[in-house]
Amino acid sequence: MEWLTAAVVLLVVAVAGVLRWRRPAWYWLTFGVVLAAVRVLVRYTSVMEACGLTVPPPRWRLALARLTGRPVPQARAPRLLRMRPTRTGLVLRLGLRPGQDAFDVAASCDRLRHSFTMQGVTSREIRSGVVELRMTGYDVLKRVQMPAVVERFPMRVPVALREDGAVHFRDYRACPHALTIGATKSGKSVYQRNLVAELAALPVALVGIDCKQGVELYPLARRFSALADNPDTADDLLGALLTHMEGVYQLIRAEQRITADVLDAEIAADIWDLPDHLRPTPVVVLVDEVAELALFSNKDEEKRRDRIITALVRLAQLGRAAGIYLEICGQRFGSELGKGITMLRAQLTGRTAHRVNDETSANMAFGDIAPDAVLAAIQIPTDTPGIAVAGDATGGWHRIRAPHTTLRQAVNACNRHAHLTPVLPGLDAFRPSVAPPARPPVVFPAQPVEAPTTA
Ligand SMILES: Nc1ncnc2c1ncn2[C@@H]1O[C@H](COP(=O)(O)OP(=O)(O)OP(=O)(O)O)[C@@H](O)[C@H]1O
Repeated sequence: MEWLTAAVVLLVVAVAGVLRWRRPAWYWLTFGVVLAAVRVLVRYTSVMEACGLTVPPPRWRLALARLTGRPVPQARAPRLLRMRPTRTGLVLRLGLRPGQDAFDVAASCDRLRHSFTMQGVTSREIRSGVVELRMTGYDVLKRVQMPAVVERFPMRVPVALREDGAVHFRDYRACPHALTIGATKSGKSVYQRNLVAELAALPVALVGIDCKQGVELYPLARRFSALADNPDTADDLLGALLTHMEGVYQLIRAEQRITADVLDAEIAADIWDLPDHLRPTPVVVLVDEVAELALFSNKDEEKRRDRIITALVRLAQLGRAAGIYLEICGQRFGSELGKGITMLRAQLTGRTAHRVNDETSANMAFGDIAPDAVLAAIQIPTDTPGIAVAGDATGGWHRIRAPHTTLRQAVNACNRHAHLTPVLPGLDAFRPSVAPPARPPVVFPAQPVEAPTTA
């Protein structure tokens, strides 16, 4: 009886897939991958020809065919070097024929997508003459499911899924500072929450500046070594971080001790070159709503603003070697925020733009590094919060979406790893108190007060 039930379920799933009613992840993992692999193998040559990805046969083969009176050889498609099924689709390695280039394949991705009836196809050059095609069988960004096992390295955390099914990492050693922008309700806080939840398990110090009175970061306070919830505290905190940075530089300097017999590779240039027992804890500084730090309404606030922006610029310029990494988040981050902002932006190599309301905002993230990503950022629909375009200084970019981590899940992750929270000597004064704050006085009565009855 169980066999009959199982057979009926499998039949329904197979029919549903073939008729394309719905293609969720489980369908893909059961049948889709086999069907797609067969489809790609069967149609490969004809699709490549239809998409203009073939080259004429070499002259010696034409001459040989003429001499022996055999039929003229066909045009040749790129060699299919390897096909690998993945959790979300297929990965193909193509060996290019003489005369083809990676741009030809990239330009044909949309045609290949339709021809192989896949959800998405992207290409990238692996090395000279070899191109990788990543195909996804269903919309992986619709409901993000991160792989259960992700390769982890120090200071590299998985934060989102890319539209080609690969994991998007935030790698602090490769890209020390980053900027995340997006309109209100576009998914910035959820992205940042994911980042904190992932960083919580690493031996790093988290420092937060959240000028929304701390509503985003204070619930995660147990894993933070220092927190500021207003511009005045942020000013002092950044000053303390600069002092910490100078201390780390002194330590690196003291450890260099260059003599003629020290090999080049052994001379410490940043904290990662120091021996484990001496290496200071790396610090990730998360700034939420950065514009709040840059706005002012009187002379005193203007002086404070200048101090804050100067400190951020100095941390962005010098922090990497001292193991201080910036993660700046805001709705807009352009020259209208005043002196020093574009200088700071230039130091933020990693760029992520969630949905933005205008082209100018997208330009703030990508105008100077990947102009075609600007168009992708303004095309993000309003009904899919969390979808973002992530790029870096190499000009490459991807559409990504972070998993929907709730505040409760992030709080649990931070509480679970609270014992890893390091104490940074100079920043002890900013360590958040984990006792709940006193309830503020109620300003507006929740219930309308009834008017006194008069005689
Ligand atoms: N990756 C995601 N997947 C699914 N839903 C998401 C995702 N990111 C955000 N959302 C939804 O969008 C809502 C708004 O997200 P979020 O609070 O992160 O926006 P925000 O850009 O920080 O807004 P604001 O600037 O107003 O604080 C969330 O409550 C959540 O329901």
